[in-house]
This record gives sequence, structure tokens and C-alpha cells, in this order.
Amino acid sequence: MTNKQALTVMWFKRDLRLRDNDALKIASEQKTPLALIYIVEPLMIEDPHMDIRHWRFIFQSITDLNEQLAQFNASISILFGNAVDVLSKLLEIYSIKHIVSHEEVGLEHTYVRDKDVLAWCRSHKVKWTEVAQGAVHRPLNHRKNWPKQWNARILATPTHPELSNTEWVSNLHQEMYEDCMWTIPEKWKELDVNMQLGGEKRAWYTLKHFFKERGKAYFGNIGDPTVSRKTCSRLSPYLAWGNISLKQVYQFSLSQSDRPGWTRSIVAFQSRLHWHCHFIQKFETESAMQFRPINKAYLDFPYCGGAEGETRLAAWKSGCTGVPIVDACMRAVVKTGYINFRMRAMVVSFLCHHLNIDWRRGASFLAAQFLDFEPGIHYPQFQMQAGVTGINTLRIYNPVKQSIDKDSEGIFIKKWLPQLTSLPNPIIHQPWVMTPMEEAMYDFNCERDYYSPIIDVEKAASEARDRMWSYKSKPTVKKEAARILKIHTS
Ligand SMILES: Cc1cc2nc3c(=O)[nH]c(=O)nc-3n(C[C@H](O)[C@H](O)[C@H](O)COP(=O)(O)OP(=O)(O)OC[C@H]3O[C@@H](n4cnc5c(N)ncnc54)[C@H](O)[C@@H]3O)c2cc1C
Repeated sequence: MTNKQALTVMWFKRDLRLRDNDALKIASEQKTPLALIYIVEPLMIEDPHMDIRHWRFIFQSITDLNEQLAQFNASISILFGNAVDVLSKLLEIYSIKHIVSHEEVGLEHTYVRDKDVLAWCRSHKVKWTEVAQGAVHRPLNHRKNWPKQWNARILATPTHPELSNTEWVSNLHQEMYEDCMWTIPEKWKELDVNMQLGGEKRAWYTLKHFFKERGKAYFGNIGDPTVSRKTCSRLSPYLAWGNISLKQVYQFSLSQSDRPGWTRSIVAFQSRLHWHCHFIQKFETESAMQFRPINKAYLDFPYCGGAEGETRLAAWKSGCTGVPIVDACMRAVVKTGYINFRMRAMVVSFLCHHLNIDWRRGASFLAAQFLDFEPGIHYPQFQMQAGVTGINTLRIYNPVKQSIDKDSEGIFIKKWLPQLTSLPNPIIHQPWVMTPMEEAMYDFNCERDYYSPIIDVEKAASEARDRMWSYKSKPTVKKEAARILKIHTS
């Protein structure tokens, strides 16, 4: 094609917002007309971490941005294919001067794809600018100045692209549509009323709603699986898919800091915002933790395998372990994409300690359930709760104690396991202890009406403690722990 039109490309990834988007700002300031694209890649469609819930959220987010962009007569084109193939097709039609995107801290295949894109850009003399996200640095092999670096990034003034002067390529050439356009599956457009809705507008609504009233009780309810659904911010999917930036959330929280009666909640909330990038940085620095324990000495940990391992894993996934609080959590997360931090930690602890299942066998399953799946938080947290870092306090959650402490009235259990509704306190937390007389009184039989526990909870915890402590004291674990501390802590 002769006289190709010059083009700047803004490639949206996990930064689906218009405001405080440094990549979009840079892209919009280029002299050549700007095309906005999102690439749906087969590698992501096939990825076991991804579920229809994520695609719906992405689609809702893009729809929201397109509604906002309509005033400029601009829109994001959703293209389908491998990134290099899509860019090659674009290059056949346009003269691409510059590609701008954010720097993705993703799963291994997105990193490999980015290396391929970089090689492609170099060979075709196309400039590619990647903009760091949040306080995450690439590369970073120590945390000596981490708090300072965090502040420098997160306290900086948000950058709002001025889009009214931008010259747009509103509709890509027809050929592009023929080769890379793709009919969005109808299922992506369906609304699931159990899930949070994606979009920049929704993100801001959620943030403001949190600070209007419900966040005041954040601190006191953080562990309660029912109440925390309202009193936690619920910003995680918006942060994970980039509908709002960490900087925007943190700075908004600073503007609320002196509200009477809110101090403990705001301090606790802000400390979690600090954890956000702290964890993502760990993953950025040592991304092999997607595949192996960060502490390599746990590579030969004696997990339960074979048919017994399969049975245990299947029971955990489907919420049929016979331990009510664990089953209620698994059913809740499958249905709604969310459970609070404490319950996430507990179900992972139960999987890896009580059931003695290799953490790697549960990680992608839970990722697919969490609407807020963020690889950089998910993998380090998973490993921490599985006790394979060698640097964190070993925590084997007692699910019965958690149930009694955090769901004392059994409200959460009854919602997700209605078959237990007739059981009184404290039996509902451990129905297997019922005497024959109680069974007759409540017309309930564990095996008939629910499940007998898949393991003996106390015995399994004691065995897990022995296994974990015998490992933690190994010189190889300690040596690796020293290495991890040096790289990943400040
Ligand atoms: C095994 C496991 C896996 C997890 N996987 C994810 C994940 O894929 N994506 C994800 O966003 N969070 C993950 N978390 C962290 C945490 O559970 C969620 O961020 C939190 O429950 C989201 O709810 P919220 O937005 O209401 O959080 P709030 O309590 O309101 O916190 C505000 C924000 O701070 C950040 N944050 C909160 N807690 C943590 C934490 N412990 N570590 C790092 N950042 C935190 C999140 O971005 C969150 O949105 C995981 C935790 C565990 C134990």
C-alpha cells in the first residue's frame, strides 16, 4: 500500500482508564494521528487463569471508555490475534511511528509476548514506549529505597491526558477489520448480576461510595466474610484491570484523612494500598514464582498426590470438603468473584496445609474465580499462605476457629450452604461433632444432608505443622530465606 497514513498506537492492556493514564497522555501528545486498540489474544483466551467473568469485565470497561470517547469521535478498536500478527497487519496498512502501552507485570506468556513485540518493533523501526505502573520498577533487584520510590510515584500529581486536541484515527481501515476484527461473543456482553461491573465510571463510584459511609467500619469488619463485602472498599477489580490507578485511590484517601471516627479505617486501608505494589514488585523481580516456590528449598516438599490428591482437590474446588466455612467460601467466590482477604488466606491454608495439596494445583483455579485476579498479588500471596517462602510467619488457619470468630452467627455459612440452615450455633461450624441425639433433634445427618469432613481437621493440622516445621528449620530453606530477604524486603 502506497502513501500509508502515519499512526501512533495506544495499546490498552491492564490500564483501562482515560484519567491518570501516563501511556495515553504520551500517545495523545504525539504529532501523528492516534489509534486506540485493545488486543484479545488467543494466549489469554486459552489461559486457565482467565474466566468469562474477566472478559465481561474487560468488555464493560472498554464499553465505558468508548462511551466517554464518543465526545471526541474516538473509540477503542478491539482486535483479535497474536499481538505481533495484529501489529504486522496494522503495519501493512499504516506507517506506525510509535506504540505506547503500560508496562505489564503479567504472567509468563505476556512477558514472552512483550519480548516478541519488542523484537518486532526493533526490526521494523517502530518506537515502543512502555510506561511503568504504580510504584513498580523494572528492573529492581533490591528494596533499599523502596519507601522513597513508592512515595515519589504515588504522591506525584496524576497525569490527565488532554484529549480534546488529539487527532484521531476513529475507524481503522476496512482491511484491518477483515483480518483482525472479531465478533465479540454474545456471552461477553451478558450481565452477571453477582459480579461487580467494570468501567472507569464504576471505579470512581465505588471509591466515593466507600468514603461516603461504608468505609468507616472498614477496620472493625475486615475479617467478617459477610459484612466486609460492604465495608471493604471492593476496589480490587478496578485496580487490577486499571479502571482506576493506585495513585488516584491513595491520593483520594489522603484527602479524607482527617474525618472524625475514620482514623483506624483509613490507616488500615492505606497500609493495604502500600502492600499492593509491594507484592507486585516481588512478582516483577522474581516472576518464576508463577511456577515454583520462591524458596527453592520447598521444591521437593512431600505433597499428597495420586488419586487421593485428586479427590481432595476436587472437593476443595467444588466446596464439598465437609468443613462449612471452607465450602461456603469456595461457593461464594465461584458465584460472585469475591471473598475477603482473611477467607482467601484461610482457603489456601486449608488446601495446602490440611489437605496437603501442592499450592500450584490451586493457584490458577482461584485466579479464574477472583474477578480481581492480579498475578503480582496472587502468586506471592498464595505462596505466603502456603508457607513456602521461608521468610513469613507460618500460619495454619484453624477453619473451625475462623468460622466461630469471623462468622459467629453462621450467617455466611447459611447463605452459601442453605442445607445447614437448621443447625444451631456452635454446631453449624463443625456439624461432624453432632451426637446421634442432636442429629435426631435437628433431623440432620452429615453424610445424608451435607458431607462428612474429607479429613480430620485437628489431626491434619497437627501433621501439617510437623511437616512445615521440619522444613522451615532446614539449612537449605534458611539459605534461600536469606537470599529472599535481601532482594525483596526494605
Ligand atoms: C491467596 C490470596 C490471593 C489473592 N489474590 C489477589 C488478586 O489476585 N488480586 C488482588 O487484588 N488481591 C488479591 N489478594 C489480596 C486481597 O485479598 C484483596 O486485594 C482484597 O481482598 C480485595 O478486596 P478490597 O478491594 O475490598 O480490598 P481493601 O481491603 O479495600 O484494600 C484496598 C486495596 O488494597 C490492595 N490490597 C488489599 N489487601 C491486600 C493484600 N493482602 N496484598 C496486596 N494488596 C492488597 C488491593 O488492591 C485492594 O483493592 C489475595 C489474597 C490472598 C490471601
